[in-house]
Amino acid sequence: MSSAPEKLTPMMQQYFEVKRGLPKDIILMFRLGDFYEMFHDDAATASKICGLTLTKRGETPMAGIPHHAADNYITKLLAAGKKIAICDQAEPAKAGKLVRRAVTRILSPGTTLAANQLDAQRNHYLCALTLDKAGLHAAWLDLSTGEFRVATDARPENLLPVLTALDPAELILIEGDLERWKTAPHDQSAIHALHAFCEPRLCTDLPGYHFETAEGLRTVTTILGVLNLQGFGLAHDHPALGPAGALVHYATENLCAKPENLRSLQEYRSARTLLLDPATLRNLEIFQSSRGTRDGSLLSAINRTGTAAGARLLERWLAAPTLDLAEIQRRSALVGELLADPLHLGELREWLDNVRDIPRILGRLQNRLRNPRELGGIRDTLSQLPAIRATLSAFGPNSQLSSLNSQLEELPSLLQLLTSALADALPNDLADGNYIRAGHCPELDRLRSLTTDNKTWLSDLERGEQERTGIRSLKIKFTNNFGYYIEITKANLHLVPPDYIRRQTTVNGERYVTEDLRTKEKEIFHAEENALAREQALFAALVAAVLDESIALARTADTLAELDVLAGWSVLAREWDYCQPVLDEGDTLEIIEGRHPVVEQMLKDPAVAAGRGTTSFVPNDTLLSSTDAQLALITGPNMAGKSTYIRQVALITLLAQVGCWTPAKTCRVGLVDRIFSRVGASDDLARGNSTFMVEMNETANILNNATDRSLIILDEIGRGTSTYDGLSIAWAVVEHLHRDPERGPRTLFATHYQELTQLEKHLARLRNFSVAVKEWNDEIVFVRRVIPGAADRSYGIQVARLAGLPITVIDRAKVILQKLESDDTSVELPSAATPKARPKKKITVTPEDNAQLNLL
Ligand SMILES: Nc1ncnc2c1ncn2[C@@H]1O[C@H](COP(=O)(O)OP(=O)(O)OP(=O)(O)O)[C@@H](O)[C@H]1O
Repeated sequence: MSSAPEKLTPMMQQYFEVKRGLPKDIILMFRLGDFYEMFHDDAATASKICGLTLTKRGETPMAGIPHHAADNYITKLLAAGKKIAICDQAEPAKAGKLVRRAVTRILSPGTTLAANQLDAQRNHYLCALTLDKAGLHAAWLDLSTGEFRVATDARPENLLPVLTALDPAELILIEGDLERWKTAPHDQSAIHALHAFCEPRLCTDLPGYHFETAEGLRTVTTILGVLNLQGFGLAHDHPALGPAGALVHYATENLCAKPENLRSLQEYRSARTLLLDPATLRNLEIFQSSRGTRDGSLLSAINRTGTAAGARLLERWLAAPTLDLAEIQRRSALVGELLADPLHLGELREWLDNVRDIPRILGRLQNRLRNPRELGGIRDTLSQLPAIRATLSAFGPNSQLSSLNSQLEELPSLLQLLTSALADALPNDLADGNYIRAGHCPELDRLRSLTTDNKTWLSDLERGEQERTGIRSLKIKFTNNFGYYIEITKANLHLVPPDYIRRQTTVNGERYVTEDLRTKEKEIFHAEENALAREQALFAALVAAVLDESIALARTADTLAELDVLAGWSVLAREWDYCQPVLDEGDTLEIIEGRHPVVEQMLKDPAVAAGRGTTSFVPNDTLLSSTDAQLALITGPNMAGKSTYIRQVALITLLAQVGCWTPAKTCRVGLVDRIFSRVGASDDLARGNSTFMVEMNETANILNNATDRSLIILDEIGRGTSTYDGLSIAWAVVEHLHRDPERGPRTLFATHYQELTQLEKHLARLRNFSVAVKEWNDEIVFVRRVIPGAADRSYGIQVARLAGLPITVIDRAKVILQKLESDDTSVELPSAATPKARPKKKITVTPEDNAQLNLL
């Protein structure tokens, strides 16, 4: 910050005092009257981000925003990764006296709570991490809903998948940790992955003592209001209590009060979760398409939720799919029950459409962000419950839905209270008043009638004065700054009676008051203030009544969110003809007529279909088992559909394991513990890694971490380097996956290396498949069918022609190919004058048992 000027006004002294108490990177918004002002560097930063005009008072650069529009600007600053301290007036302003001011809240991307600063459909996590010899320890917290979790794992790579899927808005780290980790006693690829996770995010550093386990235990037990953590199944020295304590400390600092909506702390265990490593989340486009949009992702393809809390639950289920077979089967069976009764399913979804975001409303009410509409949200949701419960009962007493039904609490007396107390239309701001219904409180009605009576008195006065003065245009008006006054236009000034007291001259005339008007004004203000104070007291009582039921409300909201996801999946299953998958502890993966859930929907999109001339997705079968057909090697021309096929198998497996139905005719999944993928090429140049390096990192991760229960999809391993190197690596990877004589991870391996197909003769659990094409007059037609057996050739030149390569290049490529295929290693160059080019000899591989690679 620029140095403060020598002689400061008392107000600026106060400003600097507040500013000194804040960390350096926080923008201070300082309330002055109706504005929040920013000074010096803060003003420059905010004006750049928000497009504000930078002004100067003396030598001090400043930028201001009207307080009622602050939310918009705050949203922009948070989106730019900034943190903001709000400093408000702590007492009513009095003329000639410096108002006391205090920071009331610090807003940061991970701790903001206001509805317009949060994506309703997404969870919003603040996450703290530590790494030591024992492993990676993490705690994460969604302050908007109160979800609070800890996790620890000796292997950082087991924890990073879920953290990546949670996509925290802000990280809390020990000062200097990013640098220290470089020399941590862990696998380098894990450290690399940890940096890759942290560096693109907003990281806030705190001193190490905030992360101490003993301190964390104290902080966490205090905030949860418990004596120990046994009730949550957590040991008192759980290593993630350090990060958990740091989170609570940071949240408390930012809220300028203790977070009031933390009720429990749950442990996340990677051993109970299907792990999707960060590369797989990206490659399979689970949460985001490769273009970085939600559109085109699996999440968006299977999201049919009608409520924000439902959309967030779906995101959580996908981020950490459970390995609990009974739970998966329960969800899948519930989808079936809902699907079987379309009438009541439709009804249920209609009721759910009117349900509001209870978890976030509770979060805001508990953390002092209160407005009348939030209470309206609770009222409107409670009023849907009788209908929702009746609809659920219609599915019959033996339905599994009845257990969900019994978790819904109607809370009739709270509903009755809110309905009788709250007006139908509610303002967003407490200061606006008029949110308590007339008739609810006789005292409030009396105060309000005083205001109304006074207003009638004013209009009577206006009429009377018009008659007395003969000025027909005489008006009684009101402004916030000025109060009530009589306005007389210039033309009538000569008619003004002597008892009028002139207060202000305007362009068009003069403003006056009278003694009577001044007395009445006081009465009106007094009555309005009293009415508003009474309303606010009634509001506080309503908030207290709601918070008394917060546990029941939260449980009900969780159940509604679950119903919403499941009902959405039933609709999805009906829309796209999904089947109920069979899940077991076996080791097979059998999909009959499987389809890619995202591509199938995209093909039906008229805009996409028009460009392709086709609208239907061709289904394909899959049969894998870790003890028999373990490794499917898929060859076929470019563009045939290999990548789509292997991804669809991974996505169908994932859908089955979250409890959703699957795009297939039938589907049987032996539980999968991890899904790995190595697909396509992506650069990580910013971190100094080439395409090939990224590819090898991801492959190393798979080979080091896959178990017999894993599902692996590999697309064109080795393509990022020379043909010989690439083929050798691909070959060795296949052998490695098949090294155990009995069993190995179920694997789909798409490749252009025809040579690999010869491995079928030598590796008992490897099966060759190809994606068929039809050839017609030197042109190819894609039929998108996966058939047993290896592809005969790759048709690259025909595909290049489809892509519009100049015909001279195509013809020349054909000549070169013919020569290469006839094993003639010399190719005539078109110009007789130039020497002969000698492309590398075509590779043929004849594997031998132990020294296969020698033959390359
Ligand atoms: N079963 C299918 N039904 C309909 N369209 C499909 C099917 N499979 C793939 N496609 C479409 O074919 C195109 C090519 O598919 P894909 O990228 O999977 O081919 P590929 O064999 O992996 O190609 P390359 O080897 O060049 O990477 C995609 O646009 C995809 O939408």
